[in-house]
Amino acid sequence: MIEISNLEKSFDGNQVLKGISCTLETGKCNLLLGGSGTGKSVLLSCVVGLMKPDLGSITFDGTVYTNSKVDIRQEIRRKIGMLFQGSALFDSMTVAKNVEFPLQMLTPDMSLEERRDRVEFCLKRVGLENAGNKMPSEISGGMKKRVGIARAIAPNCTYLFCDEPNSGLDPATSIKIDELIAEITHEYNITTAIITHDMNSVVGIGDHIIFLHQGKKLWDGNKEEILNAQVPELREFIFSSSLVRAAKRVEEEDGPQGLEHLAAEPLSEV
Ligand SMILES: Nc1ncnc2c1ncn2[C@@H]1O[C@H](COP(=O)(O)OP(=O)(O)OP(=O)(O)O)[C@@H](O)[C@H]1O
Repeated sequence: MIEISNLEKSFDGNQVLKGISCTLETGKCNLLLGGSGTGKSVLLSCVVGLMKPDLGSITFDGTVYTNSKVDIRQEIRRKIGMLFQGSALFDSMTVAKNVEFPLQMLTPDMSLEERRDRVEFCLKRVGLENAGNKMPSEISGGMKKRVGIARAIAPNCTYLFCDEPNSGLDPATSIKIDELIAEITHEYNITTAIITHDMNSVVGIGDHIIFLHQGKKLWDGNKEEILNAQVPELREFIFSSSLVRAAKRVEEEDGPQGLEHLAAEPLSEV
């Protein structure tokens, strides 16, 4: 579990995080939800260690990260897997080499054979067992996200941070990627944090949702609770989503269907 306590961050007098306290729970998909410019990326950057907060603390499974010694911070960072918005694959390396890269960096004691086995295992886990020799330019956006996930989990990460994993994907592919992240989170009991403004993700994989608005946490809860939340800013956010508007129209015309029903349509592989 990651505990974030009273986090504050300003840029040139502009306060972006205004005393955020929340937990990112183990074995759950923790969604950082909110509109543009509400501080989701800054919050995650502070947690990952790419930015230093002005105030507050971050604790990873009982170990304080903020202001601790370099070796403690490095040890925690080694346990973090990142899935970047644009997948951020190395274009000049094959898919397999991309997945092997963090193993070469982080686990120098691993033998070549162990590394190859781990790459094979991770590619299989994300459904890309036959794509190892392909170049990133030869695969689809959904496949690139899968490679990004395989690369993130390759060094046996304890924490997985995903920056808008659905960006640039069509809705069906987005749902499959969400489902894969959720499966991996639950299967390996990883603490996963996902930046999103996608209501599809909320109703699909929102084990724990933290709603940010103008640098403050206004609400947290799960996907079953969110539709009944009585926070005006959250309600406005939810009910401006095209998914929820479509569900409401269906409900008005055909009776109650439920948002989960819309999100649970069977999909083909991507
Ligand atoms: N390095 C920086 N220097 C100055 N201001 C910054 C910096 N990084 C972020 N900001 C400001 O912090 C605010 C929050 O940005 P942030 O990227 O966290 O929003 P967000 O919720 O992730 O938005 P989006 O969903 O659009 O990505 C914005 O006003 C942004 O301009």
